[in-house]
Amino acid sequence: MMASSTPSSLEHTMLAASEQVPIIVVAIYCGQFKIGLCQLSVTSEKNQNLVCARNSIKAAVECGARLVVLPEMWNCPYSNDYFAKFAEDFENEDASPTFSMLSEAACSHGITIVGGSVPESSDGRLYNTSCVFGPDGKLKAKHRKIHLFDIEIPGDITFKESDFFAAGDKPTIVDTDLATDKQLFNADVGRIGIGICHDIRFPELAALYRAKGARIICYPGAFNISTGELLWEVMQRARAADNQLFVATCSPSRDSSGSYAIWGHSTLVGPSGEIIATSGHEETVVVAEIDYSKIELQRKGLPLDKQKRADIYLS
Ligand SMILES: O=C(O)CCC(=O)C(=O)O
Repeated sequence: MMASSTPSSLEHTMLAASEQVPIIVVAIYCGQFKIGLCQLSVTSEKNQNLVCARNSIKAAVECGARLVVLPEMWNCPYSNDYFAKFAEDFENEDASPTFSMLSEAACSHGITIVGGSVPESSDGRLYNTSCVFGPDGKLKAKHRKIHLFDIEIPGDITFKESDFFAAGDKPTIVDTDLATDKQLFNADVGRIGIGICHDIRFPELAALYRAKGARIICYPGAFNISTGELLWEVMQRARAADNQLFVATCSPSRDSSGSYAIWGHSTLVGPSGEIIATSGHEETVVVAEIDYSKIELQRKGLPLDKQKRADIYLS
């Protein structure tokens, strides 16, 4: 269900805050649509996070974005102290301020929103969940993070996401309304795959999305400074190059006072593994053009799907 309107207190703050977000705009290809990656600053005030996200979506739309991606855990600090307190039940949409804001934003701007991820409570469990909304404000898909981030590297980083969250058990492919745009050249161009952060480490999920016709995989993420510096960019470029499609990632900005130091660097990668646009670790909106004809060019010139020797390594 679509939200009827934004609460007026939110509206007021939005106008006041909207000019402060730095924006990076990159347009390399004569592309077919623009994507916006809203690298948000996350605080322990949920309402402030909603306002910040709403402002950032507006800023992306004002730069022409038709597909907007938010970060992993953007309405809630990435800490066990907050997950349960901030969780919302999306089945009860009217009682979910996050659901209502995203639905209203998608509808009033007429865009598709990959709503990052937030803690979801359902049947007594918590999930790390991404909701996708269409231009009519309706929920199109819900992805629950499949691969939870459990890590223990002595002297470096210890984190056990499975202590707080249950894992999702389904891949998520969404046919967005971009698929029906006459300017685009075939029916599945609007098909996107969704993964959340640690999901990016699993090439099989990305390969499945390609096999099912996805042209872009969106990964809201919140890599930390330990693994992020080494691997965040590598993972994105590898998933894009392996599958000859676009990969878009969106992270929160770094909060040096928080317990989890976030790497940032929200990025759009093209189908040959090239970085099209990226950011640093500060609050930013990245807007970049996507030209899906690059996928066909890349796949024609380097037909990995035909060169694949499934007889050798998939049997
Ligand atoms: O896989 C990694 O190194 C980081 C993953 C992560 O930060 C997450 O899933 O939240």
